[in-house]
Amino acid sequence: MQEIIVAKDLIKSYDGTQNVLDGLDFAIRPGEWTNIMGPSGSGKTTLLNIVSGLDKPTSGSISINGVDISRHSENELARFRRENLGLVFQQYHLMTFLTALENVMLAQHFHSVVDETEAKDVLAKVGLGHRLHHRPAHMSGGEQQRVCIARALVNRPKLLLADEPTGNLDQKNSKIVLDIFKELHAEGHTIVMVTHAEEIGKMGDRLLRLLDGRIIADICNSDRGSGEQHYCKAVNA
Ligand SMILES: Nc1ncnc2c1ncn2[C@@H]1O[C@H](COP(=O)(O)OP(=O)(O)OP(=O)(O)O)[C@@H](O)[C@H]1O
Repeated sequence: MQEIIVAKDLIKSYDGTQNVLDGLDFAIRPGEWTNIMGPSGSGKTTLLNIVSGLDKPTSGSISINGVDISRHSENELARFRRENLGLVFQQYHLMTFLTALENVMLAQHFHSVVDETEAKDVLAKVGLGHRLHHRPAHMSGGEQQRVCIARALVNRPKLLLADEPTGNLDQKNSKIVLDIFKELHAEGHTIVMVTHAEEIGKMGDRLLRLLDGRIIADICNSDRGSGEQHYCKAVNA
């Protein structure tokens, strides 16, 4: 099976002297849920930004579905994101003057064609069938994040990338959001999630631990949900 993400000797330096990502090599298979953990400043968000084409590596390559996006132009990257990715961030980045339904339909508009029924269906899928016409200011943080997930899903992306999606949520809302990700994973979505929470790191299939821009551990969550873990492969930091 062809890997959906392949990173080869990925290096990122913002100032030309220090490598924030220091030669990362990894591959992710379709349908895999991979979590990325590491201390503050270890390069998690930088890595996610490069995988999503929001930023470019200084050297090395990052291929999605066999296409090296590291040399894409800004226009090509924008199209690549629209056609392939669903992005979920800690900050919701919703349009405050639009309703939940309109926010999701806006994503359809930028992607291809607007389909109100499909937008309603995806909001129902994240449990917001009764909040279609609410604006973000009249929704809880958990509800807003579920609108973001609906927005990320509506164009049926090949890959879901999430940066601390529960970072602003209380325990109850975190559970609701994580249950949605579990369901999406069970349906076959490929998920890459940055998290600070150890209990989230044990979810899904795999955990990559970063330190100073290097992968120091590549861990398989062998028995989903039980917390049992073993090393996928030895990694030299
Ligand atoms: N745009 C930028 N310009 C310069 N340096 C940056 C930029 N973005 C990130 N950095 C630096 O790169 C390093 C890695 O940052 P990054 O945000 O990827 O870490 P992180 O692991 O996601 O941290 P956190 O858990 O605090 O979000 C940090 O030292 C940060 O200061």
